[in-house]
Amino acid sequence: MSAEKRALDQEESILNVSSVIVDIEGTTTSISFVHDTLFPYVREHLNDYVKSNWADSEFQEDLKALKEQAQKDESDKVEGVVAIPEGEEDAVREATIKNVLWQMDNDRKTGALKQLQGHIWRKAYEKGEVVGPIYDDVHESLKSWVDLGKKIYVYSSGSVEAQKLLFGHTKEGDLLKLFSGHFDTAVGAKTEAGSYTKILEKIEKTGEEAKTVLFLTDVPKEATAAVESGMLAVLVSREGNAALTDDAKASFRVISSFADLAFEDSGKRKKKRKD
Ligand SMILES: CSCCC(=O)C(=O)COP(=O)(O)O
Ligand SMILES: [Mg+2]
Repeated sequence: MSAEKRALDQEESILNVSSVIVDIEGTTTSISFVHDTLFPYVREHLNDYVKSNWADSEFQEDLKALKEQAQKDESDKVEGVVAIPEGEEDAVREATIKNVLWQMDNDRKTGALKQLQGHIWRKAYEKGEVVGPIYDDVHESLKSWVDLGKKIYVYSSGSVEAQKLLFGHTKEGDLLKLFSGHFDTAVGAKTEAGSYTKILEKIEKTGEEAKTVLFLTDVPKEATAAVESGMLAVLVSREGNAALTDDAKASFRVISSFADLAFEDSGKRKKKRKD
């Protein structure tokens, strides 16, 4: 098939999607917000948070997950891993903080880290210290896609709780009603096809229907994994994102705004099929 024909087929398929899954960092929201606001907030409040919440059952769950992750990292011989050994409370606390900072230095996407980060951000959003910034085109586009009968989902390395905090506290208000569901790394890493297969199962779009699901991301490896699962994928190129290679540009459609996407009305399409 010629590249031109493939591009036309892809356009036709995109027009008729039933569901759109959006990534956050680099897609709906700038990388700089995550790295220059959210992550520094965690670094700044980590010590106090761990001390004041040590006895809470929520923190104890987070600690359990961090310990399990540290044990796995040790057995996988991850370079530089900071262990969290059992021992006196003060020593465990210190090791936990060091482990979290080490994970953040390496921008790790482990469920344990993301869960804790989400819990630390909760107060910041609730107090209005942090507002979830989304690109100007995002809110209007999401609304118009919902009006066209599309279901919108989020798939981010950020925990489901952190996703809900962000979209529940944007400068345009609470956008959560626009979403039909949220996925995080509980379904697997974003660079693995199996994670997208799990999402397809959960949203009941298996087999041929996978082709009616579109994933929007800034990361070519994630787009490749999504396509391997049977989904469609489009790359989002925002200011401040990593530059896309020629290969990535040749393999995927690239948009710089959600407004670049045009969809057919899903209601009309169903009616057309009946006629
Ligand atoms: C839910 S906002 C926090 C985002 C985050 O922690 C992160 O690692 C971003 O990952 P993404 O998969 O959205 O690129
Ligand atoms: Mg991203």
